[in-house]
Amino acid sequence: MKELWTSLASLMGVYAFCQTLLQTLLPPELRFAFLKLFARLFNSFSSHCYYDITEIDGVNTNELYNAAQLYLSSSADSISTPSSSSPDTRRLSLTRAVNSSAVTFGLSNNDRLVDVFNGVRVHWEHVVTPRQTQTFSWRPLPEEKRGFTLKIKKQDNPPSILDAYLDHIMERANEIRRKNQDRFLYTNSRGGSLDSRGHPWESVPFKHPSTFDTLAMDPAKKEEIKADLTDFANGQSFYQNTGRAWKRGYLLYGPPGTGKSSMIAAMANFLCYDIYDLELTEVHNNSDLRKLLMKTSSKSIIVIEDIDCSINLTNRKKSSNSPARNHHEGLSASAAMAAAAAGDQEGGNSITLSGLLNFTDGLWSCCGSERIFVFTTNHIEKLDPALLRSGRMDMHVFMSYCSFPALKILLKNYLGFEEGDLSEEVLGGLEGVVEEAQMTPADISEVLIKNRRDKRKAVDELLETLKRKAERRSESGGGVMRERGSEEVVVEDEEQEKRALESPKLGGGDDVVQESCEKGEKDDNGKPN
Ligand SMILES: Nc1ncnc2c1ncn2[C@@H]1O[C@H](COP(=O)(O)OP(=O)(O)OP(=O)(O)O)[C@@H](O)[C@H]1O
Ligand SMILES: [Mg+2]
Repeated sequence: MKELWTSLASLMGVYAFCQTLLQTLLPPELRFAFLKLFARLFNSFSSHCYYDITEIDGVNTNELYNAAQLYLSSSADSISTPSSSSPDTRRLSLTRAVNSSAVTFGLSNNDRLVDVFNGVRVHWEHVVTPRQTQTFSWRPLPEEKRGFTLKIKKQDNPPSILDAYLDHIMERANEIRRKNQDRFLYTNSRGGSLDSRGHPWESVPFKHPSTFDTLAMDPAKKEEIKADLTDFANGQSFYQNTGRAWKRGYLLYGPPGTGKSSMIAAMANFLCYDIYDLELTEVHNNSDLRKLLMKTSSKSIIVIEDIDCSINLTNRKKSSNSPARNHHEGLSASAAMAAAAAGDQEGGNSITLSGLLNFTDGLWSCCGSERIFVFTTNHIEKLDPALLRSGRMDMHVFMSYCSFPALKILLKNYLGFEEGDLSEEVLGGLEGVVEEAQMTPADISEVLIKNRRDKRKAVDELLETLKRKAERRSESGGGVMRERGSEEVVVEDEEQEKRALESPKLGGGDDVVQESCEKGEKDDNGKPN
């Protein structure tokens, strides 16, 4: 050990001597040329290629430096776990960006990391040196010069992998940035007026805690939706190759309180997308609708809730008292849309069904990309068939009353009961009545929340409530029960209700829509013939 220190000290002595000699003997210009020559000599003998990625490129911030920092932070994440295979890095720098609630790990000063890309091992070093002279700049430069040195073995033919590797880094960095950034919920509640930056949407940070884990629904259906979303998000080349606009439509339908809005929040959290909650009653005409669409960003979910009653012309009367509007008063929304689509609109000063369909499906719908449209309704039977035809809304999802598998998820969410915590007897009791009772997850959640301090009591009370509801349903001949306040209303024709809810293609329920379709006043796109 002593010998090692002695030889290290003498080596440093020689280095210092050479440096002093160089500085005293050679003028600065020659010294620079000498160092350049030395570097070239070193490079030609070296078995590696070196690439420097500096933080500041001239006076501009180097995008690649920031991307590399983020990209390597994701590798650094993994090395902070005990199972790490790369023990090189022991110190990590932590950063938290503006608009982000997540902390990212980064390589600390002069730290190293090994990454593997397409089977090639590449070496990274974060090089930080003090900035010596402050050169003139319009903006103050940091006191330290920071950069990454990327080292790749010559035998791995660095030029052949470099482009693909840098693209991969940029892509991953964008993904991490999006995941770490807070998401936003946008709304057009300002009535279409623009803000100081010419933006028609207002936004608030989106913090809804709903996820697919907390969503109570049939697990197989849940997995199917998750797989569909994942395919969509990873499907850039598929959409490109098939010539389809990179967008997807979901229609969520079912009784109130079955989790349609919760599902939208879960989708946004799953994909890390922003949500644009489009309030159709605030949009004056088709052209405003198009402008709103153009101002949405990619990787977003555009939502129209309660599509069957979104365009309520009695509400729209507030903004205009035109005779055309008054003429439509009292009609349901889709009836009004159908009438408008049939040419019964004056001066184009209203949203028409064809305008809405163009919004989701027409040429304008593909300005920007990677967008999901979600419509929700409690009354699918009231929707115009043009909205339901295949290809328009790619997936129709029926959100049903609480099933037994969904109930188990609620018991876990609200009371912390895992599989096996409840006796077979209790579970059997719940399973026996839950389908028959036809309670929504929202109603069941209420019972569980109310009694959550006493888990056993919560389960007992739930069982009682389910039994009571099931009994009342069988007494009433199996009608579908609906609650209006405390009053229970039984819809007598269960078959009709079920058919309406389960068939994605059923029209009916709205005379004007049906009539206009039967008369062939609209084509398949809902446009006037
Ligand atoms: N499937 C579900 N899984 C978990 N929680 C649910 C589910 N359905 C409803 N809930 C609970 O009930 C509340 C209401 O649900 P949500 O707003 O998602 O229902 P909805 O179907 O959108 O109702 P509406 O048709 O009235 O808009 C939510 O806050 C949620 O906690
Ligand atoms: Mg809702």
